[in-house]
Amino acid sequence: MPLQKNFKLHQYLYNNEWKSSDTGNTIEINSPDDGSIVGVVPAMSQEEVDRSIIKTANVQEEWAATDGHERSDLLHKWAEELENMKDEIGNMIHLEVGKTLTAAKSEVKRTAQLIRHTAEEGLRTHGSFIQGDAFPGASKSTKAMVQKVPHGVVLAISPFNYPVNLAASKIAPALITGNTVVFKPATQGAISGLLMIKALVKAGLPKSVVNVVTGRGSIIGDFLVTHPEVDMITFTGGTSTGQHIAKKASMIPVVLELGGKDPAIVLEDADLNKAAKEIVSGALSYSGQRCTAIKRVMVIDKVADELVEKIKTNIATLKVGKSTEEADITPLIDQKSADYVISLIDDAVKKGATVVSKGIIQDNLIGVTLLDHVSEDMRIAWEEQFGPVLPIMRVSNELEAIDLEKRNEYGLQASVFTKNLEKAFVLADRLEVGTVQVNGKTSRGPDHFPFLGVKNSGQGVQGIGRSIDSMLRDKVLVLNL
Ligand SMILES: NC(=O)C1=CN([C@@H]2O[C@H](COP(=O)(O)OP(=O)(O)OC[C@H]3O[C@@H](n4cnc5c(N)ncnc54)[C@H](OP(=O)(O)O)[C@@H]3O)[C@@H](O)[C@H]2O)C=CC1
Ligand SMILES: O=C(O)[C@H](O)COP(=O)(O)O
Repeated sequence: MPLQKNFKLHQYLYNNEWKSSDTGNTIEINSPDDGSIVGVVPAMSQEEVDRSIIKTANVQEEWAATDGHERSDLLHKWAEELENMKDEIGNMIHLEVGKTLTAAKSEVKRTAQLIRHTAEEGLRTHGSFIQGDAFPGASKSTKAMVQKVPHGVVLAISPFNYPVNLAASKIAPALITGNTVVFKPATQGAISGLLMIKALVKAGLPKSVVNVVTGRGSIIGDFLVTHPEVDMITFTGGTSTGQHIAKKASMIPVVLELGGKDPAIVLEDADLNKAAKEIVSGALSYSGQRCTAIKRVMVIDKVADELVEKIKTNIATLKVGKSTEEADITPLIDQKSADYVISLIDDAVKKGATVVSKGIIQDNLIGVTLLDHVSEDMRIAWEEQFGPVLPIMRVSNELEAIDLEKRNEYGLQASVFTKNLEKAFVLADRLEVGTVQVNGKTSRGPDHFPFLGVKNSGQGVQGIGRSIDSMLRDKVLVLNL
């Protein structure tokens, strides 16, 4: 394979030193665009991972003892350094996970904004004060000071699709609240994650307040999530991985953001032009590799033909190609993901779905496939595609849509398109999801909104304020006068 110009052996961070694994084992990261080697990261041994976690635990008390405004200052400096490294990090995200350079740089910018907001929001975290006399038998002379204290060592595990943003959205809230962090980036995305941490070291990170462990999750994952020095886990990734972690981790808080099958429900009175535009952008940004992508459309029969036509027209404007060509639809993260998407399309077609648009298939580059008349017996009606295929399910009324949504295993977000706000609210009340978007695409941002999934889409809540809350526990000091 041809090497990229910046091909390099990257190192993991231990106690502010960049190190290779003593075993010499490495993992090659290949570009989704053309398979070329982007770089190589260490495959750390269990002993090395253990040493990193213990070191992170050893400095936690000292870090928690620093003043909040100092921790906030560090985050502000981190945001600044990230912006200084925007081109380098953006270029690495682009090479490593196949995002266009524009999208990759905007991820870095969004991350700097998220860190700054976290640095400020974290300063406004307060405990509370409770008087005893509200409970019979106690009196005003019993007073509780409820403090907010960090859990200790937070294990942050991030996925490939936002290798910088989804990592920082865990690390920044952990740091501002006085936790120390063991960061395990997704292997595909690890180099971008390491560069992001390089910016944090430049910003003045004290030794071991963050240590980075690299290696395949399937090899070092169980050791990490069951390590006795890990006090809290925050994870974003696939549902099966998240469920596995939840079963393994014991007696510690675990926040999970997992997969989704977000529906866009389009009612008869919807503005169909707007709905079609939002659906196409919501379903197909980054080629559908987003947990919050619209993954199925449920449309009232009466307006289905018109909506499908409009969606088709919007899809036709999308450029399919390499991420280096700033295309809208770019190669999927790997061949396995592409094969999975193709298997869903083949299954639906075999069972009678109508192919409205079909794109090229060239290795892991898949053009957009728009499937109409998708029925419940097809896998694409239920399984998360994480790729550029959009199934349309026609329903006779909104109750049918609610029923379809309720019977699926996921519950991240849903969009409802209608001009009747009262109806939108009634529907929103009944949908079993974390967030309902009215007349807009499903989306995580703005980053200070609570972000959560119910059912198999997650546990706990993220979004800047809620993430900060998740990194803290109560500690009660009772004064008996
Ligand atoms: N709800 C949300 O906010 C989001 C959900 N997702 C979901 O994530 C999936 C795609 O992301 P992807 O990165 O492929 O997800 P994976 O679940 O494959 O991986 C996520 C992270 O978990 C690690 N990991 C893998 N196995 C284990 C294990 N046994 N123990 C601990 N860690 C492990 C991975 O490491 P390694 O890379 O080394 O395997 C990676 O860092 C989709 O299903 C998508 O819906 C994605 C983004 C956001
Ligand atoms: O992991 C994901 O896919 C993201 O959390 C989605 O973020 P976005 O809605 O801002 O693209």
